[in-house]
Amino acid sequence: MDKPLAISMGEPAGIGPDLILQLYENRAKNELPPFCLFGNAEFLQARAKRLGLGLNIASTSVAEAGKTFADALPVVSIAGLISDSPGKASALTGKVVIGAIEQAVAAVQTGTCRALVTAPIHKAALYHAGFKHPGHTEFLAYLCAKGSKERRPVMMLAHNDLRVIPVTIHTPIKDVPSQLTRASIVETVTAAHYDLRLRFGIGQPRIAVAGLNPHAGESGNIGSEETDIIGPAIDQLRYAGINVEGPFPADTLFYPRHWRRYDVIIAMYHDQALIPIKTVAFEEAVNVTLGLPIVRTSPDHGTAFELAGTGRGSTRSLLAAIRMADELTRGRD
Ligand SMILES: NC(=O)c1ccc[n+]([C@@H]2O[C@H](COP(=O)([O-])OP(=O)(O)OC[C@H]3O[C@@H](n4cnc5c(N)ncnc54)[C@H](O)[C@@H]3O)[C@@H](O)[C@H]2O)c1
Ligand SMILES: N[C@H](C(=O)O)[C@H](O)COP(=O)(O)O
Repeated sequence: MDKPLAISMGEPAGIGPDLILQLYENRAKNELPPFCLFGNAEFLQARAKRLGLGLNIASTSVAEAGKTFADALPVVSIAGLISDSPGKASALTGKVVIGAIEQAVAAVQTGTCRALVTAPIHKAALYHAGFKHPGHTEFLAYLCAKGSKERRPVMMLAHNDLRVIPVTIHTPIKDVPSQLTRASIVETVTAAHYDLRLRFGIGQPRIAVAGLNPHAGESGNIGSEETDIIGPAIDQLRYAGINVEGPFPADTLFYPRHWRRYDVIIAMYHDQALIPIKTVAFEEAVNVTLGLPIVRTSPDHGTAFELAGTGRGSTRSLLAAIRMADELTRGRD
């Protein structure tokens, strides 16, 4: 039997815990693979009650999670200050939120769980709690490095055949040009190419690269990043045998007849990549981290405080994230 997935509970004031509980309540209908939830059992019990869900929750060890799953939601419970207060984030819950991610990652690294699925975190609350990483993606690279040199993590959002990757991730716009280097583009595309082949089974990925400036710089007249950095990076990647084209003007790259020619679009910054995919597939797209030794997926949405505790949030993106983590690792342990 396949090992369970590891799910981190995410921000307790947000919708992540609700969606996990709701999906578990209908686990047979949703055809959920067994998973182990890393969070806080008492809090989850209170949130389940608030949502009117009659499910059983069992504090357990990771090793027992697979066996428990059919009858009770297996939770590796992390102690800490936490209450059922939808919409009210607090830095005090940071210890549980961060601990859940750390322990879930450890369970995947040691091979007790197959892959990691993360529920959304509220980044600002964690920064107040002393969290030093911009988001999960960068934190996972840190945890996977275990003291050695960190690999560049790659954030891909995917929905069916549309896949997008920003080279710079959680970077303020003013810092994007200085962080866009030939090396950052080459490393991102190389990691994406490797994982699309290895994990997604795409034999020879077709990769398109966007420019940074309007009209991809109009031959160097509206910005020089395309001629000085992006173009040379593409040449280097093509020389290495990777099927990559660009830089293309970003405004027309997401016209369906254009993007459909490619397996992945490499964008230069966060919103250039995420606006198109969240516009066409917000309820179903999945955030998947590439470039790391573990598989991690996540829904594409955030904590949606206004919906927390109401039961009105859509479970579709989280379900898609669980399914993707399952498909990418099934039969591989
Ligand atoms: N994977 C993650 O950890 C992750 C991802 C994105 C955002 N965030 C964090 O979430 C917080 C809030 O971010 P935001 O407001 O930009 O984005 P958001 O995704 O939380 O909300 C944006 C809009 O979409 C709606 N929405 C979100 N999820 C929904 C769902 N499942 N069903 C129905 N409607 C839904 C919200 O009500 C809101 O109107 C921020 O702190 C951000 O950093 C975390
Ligand atoms: N950048 C993501 C988004 O907007 O959907 C989100 O912040 C999640 O990032 P991490 O997975 O790195 O937390």
